Amino acid sequence: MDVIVNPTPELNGEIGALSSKNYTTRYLLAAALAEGTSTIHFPAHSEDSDAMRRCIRDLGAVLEEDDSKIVIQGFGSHPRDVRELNVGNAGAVLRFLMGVTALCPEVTFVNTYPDSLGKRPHDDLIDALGQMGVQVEHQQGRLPITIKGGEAKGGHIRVSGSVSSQYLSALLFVTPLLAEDSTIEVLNDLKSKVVIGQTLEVLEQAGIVIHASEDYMSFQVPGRQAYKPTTYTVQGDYPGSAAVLAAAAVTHSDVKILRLMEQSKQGERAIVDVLRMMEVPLTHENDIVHVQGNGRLKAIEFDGDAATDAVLAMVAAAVFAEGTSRFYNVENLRYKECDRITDYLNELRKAGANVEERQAEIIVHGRPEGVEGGVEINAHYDHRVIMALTVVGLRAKQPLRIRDAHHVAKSYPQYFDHLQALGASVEWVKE
Ligand SMILES: O=C(O)C1=C[C@@H](OP(=O)(O)O)[C@@H](O)[C@H](O)C1
Ligand SMILES: C=C(OP(=O)(O)O)C(=O)O
Repeated sequence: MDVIVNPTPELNGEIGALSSKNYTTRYLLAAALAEGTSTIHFPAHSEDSDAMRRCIRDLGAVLEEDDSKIVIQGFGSHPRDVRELNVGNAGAVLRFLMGVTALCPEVTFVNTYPDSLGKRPHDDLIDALGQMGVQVEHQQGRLPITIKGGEAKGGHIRVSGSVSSQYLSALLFVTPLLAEDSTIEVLNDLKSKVVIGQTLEVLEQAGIVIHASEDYMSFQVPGRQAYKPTTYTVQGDYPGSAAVLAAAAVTHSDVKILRLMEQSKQGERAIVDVLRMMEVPLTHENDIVHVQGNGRLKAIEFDGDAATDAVLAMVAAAVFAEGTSRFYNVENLRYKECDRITDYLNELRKAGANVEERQAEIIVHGRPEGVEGGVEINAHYDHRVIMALTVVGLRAKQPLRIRDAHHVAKSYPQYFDHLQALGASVEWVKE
């Protein structure tokens, strides 16, 4: 399905933020790894969170869900002996479960998105699992991947963090369940470091003890631990909300998003500070972000690694700013659902934006006068490209047609409904 985004000068109204994808995947996993009954209030519903639901069920968890909560009977440290798992296009779900299936005799992760997740690298995690005595069959570090675990051992494990933090999160989830204590040493750099804070927060809520160095480059993990069944509440999602906030920032708007915690550990809450730095009128009080956009924005410089999943939305806002913006330290955007530097900038250029790329940087020469639009956009299977190009389309002179916009459902199925509720002129069309 495609979406036509028509120029929309004004947005007004209020919406409740979608529930956090990163917390939902983590809580589902922590509940599955507990023996006993856990409850998760307000879990996210999206392709990625559904992939985690499906896989933990396949691994032996029992799930019962109503409109506001999910109740999970976990399998503890004894997942069912399953042959195959399908994570869809969900990178974090795949990596976390590659760790957990070190407890299973033999599981194959199938390749259902050859042009997206199928192209993403997992070598650093495969290498770490090898150090734990887990045999891994793979296609040059890519899917399909077979994990032959069952005999996984703790000890001294080294993992590179220079491509993704998800490899380290995967090890942090599984090592507490091993018979041996572990020391995890992070090699090279650790990208998306803030996300590790979310993993540690969830593990602590599940009663797991981990001693982390202040810089998150080394961890002591006692073995023989048990996840405790407990009750979790999922907070609002900043990465998805960032796109709606960017849309409000580039239009004349009076938009409120509810349920966005000021004290959240989500790095993408930086969207609020970034829009403030761009001189967009807004307030953030009582978990409500209130944007009163006047269409005027100022260029900024920003270390994008602090807010990985909001960078595309920030760049979309910068397309209309006065001056040149620079988003640096963003090389790992190249290893996401698509190459979020080259592929994304190609689509922005088609729409009329003036952008440049470096290996680890996005540079935006702002066009406050607007961009031309009137073209077809390739979604590259990437929900964040779809959301960001929609922001650009709202302020383009001619409509944008975003092909295969249904991939927005990877994280935010109700994105276009939310925009419509705020008055955006967006419509679904069949190909
Ligand atoms: O751990 C997680 O849930 C995630 C970590 C980040 O990935 P990287 O660590 O690969 O940057 C982020 O981009 C992704 O959407 C979710
Ligand atoms: C990169 C993302 O997700 P994942 O790595 O889990 O596929 C994302 O949600 O933007």
